[in-house]
Amino acid sequence: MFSLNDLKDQMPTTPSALLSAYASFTAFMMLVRSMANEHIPAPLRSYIYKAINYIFAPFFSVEFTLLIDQYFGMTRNQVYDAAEVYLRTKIGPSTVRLRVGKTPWKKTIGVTIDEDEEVADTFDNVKLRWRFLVETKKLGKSDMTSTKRFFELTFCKKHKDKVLKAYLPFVLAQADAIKAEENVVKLYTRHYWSRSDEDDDGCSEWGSVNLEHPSTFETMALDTELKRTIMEDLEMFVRRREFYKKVGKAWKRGYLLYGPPGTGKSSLIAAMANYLKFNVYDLELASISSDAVLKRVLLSTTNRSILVIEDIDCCRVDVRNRASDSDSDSDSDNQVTLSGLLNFIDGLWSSCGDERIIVFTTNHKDRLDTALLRPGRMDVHIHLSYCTTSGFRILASNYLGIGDNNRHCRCGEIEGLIESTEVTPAEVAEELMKSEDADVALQGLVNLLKRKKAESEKKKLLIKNKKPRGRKGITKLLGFIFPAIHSDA
Ligand SMILES: Nc1ncnc2c1ncn2[C@@H]1O[C@H](COP(=O)(O)OP(=O)(O)OP(=O)(O)O)[C@@H](O)[C@H]1O
Ligand SMILES: [Mg+2]
Repeated sequence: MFSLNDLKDQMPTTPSALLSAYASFTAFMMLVRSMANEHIPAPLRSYIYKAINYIFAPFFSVEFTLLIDQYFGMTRNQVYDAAEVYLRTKIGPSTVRLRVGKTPWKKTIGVTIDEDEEVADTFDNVKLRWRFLVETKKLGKSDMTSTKRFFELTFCKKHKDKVLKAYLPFVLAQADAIKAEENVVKLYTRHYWSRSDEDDDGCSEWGSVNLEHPSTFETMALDTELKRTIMEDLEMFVRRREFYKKVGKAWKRGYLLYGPPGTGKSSLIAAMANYLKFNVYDLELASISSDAVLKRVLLSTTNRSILVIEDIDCCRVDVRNRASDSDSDSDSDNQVTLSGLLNFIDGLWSSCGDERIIVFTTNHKDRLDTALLRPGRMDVHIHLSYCTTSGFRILASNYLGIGDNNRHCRCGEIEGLIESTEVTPAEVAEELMKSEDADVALQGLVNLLKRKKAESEKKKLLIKNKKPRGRKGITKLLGFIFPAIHSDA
C-alpha cells in the first residue's frame, strides 16, 4: 500500500533536490506544450486553454472584480455616478494621469481620473483598486460608434460581502455628501451621432457638462407676483412626496413656458434648475428616431431632474394644433408621435421616476395640439411677455446697479415708454450692456424704445388703412349703385 509517509519520503528536501525537481517538472510541461502545439489544431488548442483557465482560475485567484457600468439596464447606474464623484477625492500618488479643467464660474480646478487609470482606496482595512475603462465598438456597417464607460473595482475575494454591503453604500453616501457640498447642477444633452440609429440602446448618448448658467430668480426680470408664484409652486412640489403617493399620482410637474423670443423662457429654466439644484436634460426631439428610442432615452434620465423640450411647436413631432394646420401630414414618415410623448408625461411611463419636472417652451401656444394643453398634462402655464416697468427695474439694477436710492433721471421716461412698447427683456438687456456709463446705456435704451414705438404706430396705421370695407361700407356702396335694393333693405 502507498501511504502518506511513502510520499513524504519521496519529497525533495535539500535545495539542490528541489531545484532538480522543478527543472524536470518544467521540462515535462514544455514537452506537453510542444506535443499539444504539434498535434492539436490551433482553434481547438485555444478552446482547451480557455476551458482549463475557466475551471482552475477561481481556485488560484484571490482577487475579485466588480464591474460598474455607466448604465444599469436602461437607466443610469447610481453606483457609477457616485464612484465618479467619490474617486475625485481619492486620487493619490499611484495615479499618473488625470484630466483637469476649469470653467469661468468655478473657483477651483476640477480633476477626474483618465481612461485606464487606477485609484487605490482602503475601507475598514480592506484594500481596493478602482480602474476607469472606456470601450468603443463600431455600430453595424456605418462609421458610427458606441462608447461604454465603466469602472472595475478589484479587491480580495474574501471581502466580497463587506464591499457589497458596506463599502458601496458608503461610496453612495459619500458622493451624495460631496455633491450637496459642491451644489453642481448638470446639463445633459444627447450626442448627435445617435440621431437616426435604430440599434442604439438609447442610454449611452447623454453627455453632460456642468450647468453654470448664471440665471437665478433674483436676476430674472419677471413680475414680482409671477416670480413668487413660480418659486412657491416649485417649493410645494419638492416637499409633497407623501402627498403624491397618497393621491396615487406620479411625482411629476409639467410647466409650459410660452411667449415671444427673448422673453426669458430658457433663462427661467436655468433659474429653476439653480434654485432646486436639479440636473437639466435638454432633449431635442428631432434627434429621436422613434417612440421606442424616446422611451429608452427618457428612462435613462435620473430623478430630481428637469426634462426640457424647447420650441415644441417647431420640432418634427406632430404636436401642432391639427385643426389649424393643414400641412401636418407632410411629416408622416416621422416615427415619434404625440401619443408617445404624452405617454411619458402622464401615461404609464410617467411612474418610472421621482421628483421629475418637465418643461416645454414655445413661441406659439396657439399652434400646439389641444391634447398637450389639456389639464393635467402641463400643470402650470407661464406666459413670459414683453418687458414691464418692474422688469426694467430689475435689469437696471443687475446691469447698471441702479436702485431706488440712486435712481437715474431717465428712469421715469423709460418706464413711461416701456409700458406702451413691445420690447423684450433680451432687447433691454442688450442695450444696458452696451456701456458701463449709465447715461450712455440709458440713452441707448430711450432711443430703442422711441424707435420701436414709432415703428409700431406706423404698423398700426398701415393695418388700419388696409382694413377691408365693413358691412356698412358695402351696403352703402350697393345703395349707391342700386338705389332700389338699398331702399328695400
Ligand atoms: N425675463 C428676463 N430676465 C432677465 N434676463 C432676460 C429675460 N429675458 C431675456 N433675458 C436676457 O436675454 C437673453 C435671452 O433670453 P432667453 O434665451 O431666456 O429667451 P427665450 O425666451 O428663451 O428666447 P427664445 O424663444 O428665442 O428661445 C438671456 O440670456 C438674458 O440675458
Ligand atoms: Mg429659449
